[in-house]
Amino acid sequence: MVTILTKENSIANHYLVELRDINVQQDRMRFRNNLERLGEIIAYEISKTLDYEPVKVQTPLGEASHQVLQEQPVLATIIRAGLPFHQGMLNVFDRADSAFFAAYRHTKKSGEMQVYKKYLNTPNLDGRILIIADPMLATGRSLVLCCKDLLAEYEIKELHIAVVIASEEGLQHVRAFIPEAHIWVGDVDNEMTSKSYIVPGLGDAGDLAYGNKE
Ligand SMILES: O=c1cc[nH]c(=O)[nH]1
Repeated sequence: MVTILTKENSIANHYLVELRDINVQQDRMRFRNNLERLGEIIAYEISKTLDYEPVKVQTPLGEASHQVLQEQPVLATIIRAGLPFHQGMLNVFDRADSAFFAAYRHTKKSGEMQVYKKYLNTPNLDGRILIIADPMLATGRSLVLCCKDLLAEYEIKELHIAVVIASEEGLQHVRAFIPEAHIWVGDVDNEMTSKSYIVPGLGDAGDLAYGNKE
């Protein structure tokens, strides 16, 4: 299942426009903040689909009944660009455990793009709800690689993938290889460059958030 945020009018569109805007995105703090705000919005949307249980809470004047989350999800992200997006989700699911991956892309002289995994740090995911926050879904290959490994190793109860901008190709790749995931995406763009940057996209999210790499 895929949910596209910008299919409906909401304040999320403003944050997305600012992320894409070549002038506004030079303000690194605002760029990170907009990623964080979209993380909060998508986490809130996901929260509406989770299971709840009744509780009673004592106020100074009586007792109130509410429904609260049965369990906190695990929030995973791929560094670097995923960090502010992940922080937004953590602001919403404020008792969640976290998992971190590192992967990098290398384009060979032949033009072929290779994905390498470097690092994984995760709690036990057996029986857990997992939300993976990956702001830019380009080819989808690094995401599928990470998800496949986790799905092979753990009995994950429910998988959500949160994305700010996806390429149409990347979205189809993830849907084909991880059909069980519910994908939440800010917007979907049609094209990619030969180096797998999304067009129009927003540029390199990691560099915009944290500075150019070597
Ligand atoms: O367009 C893209 C694709 C992957 N990662 C980015 O930061 N931007």
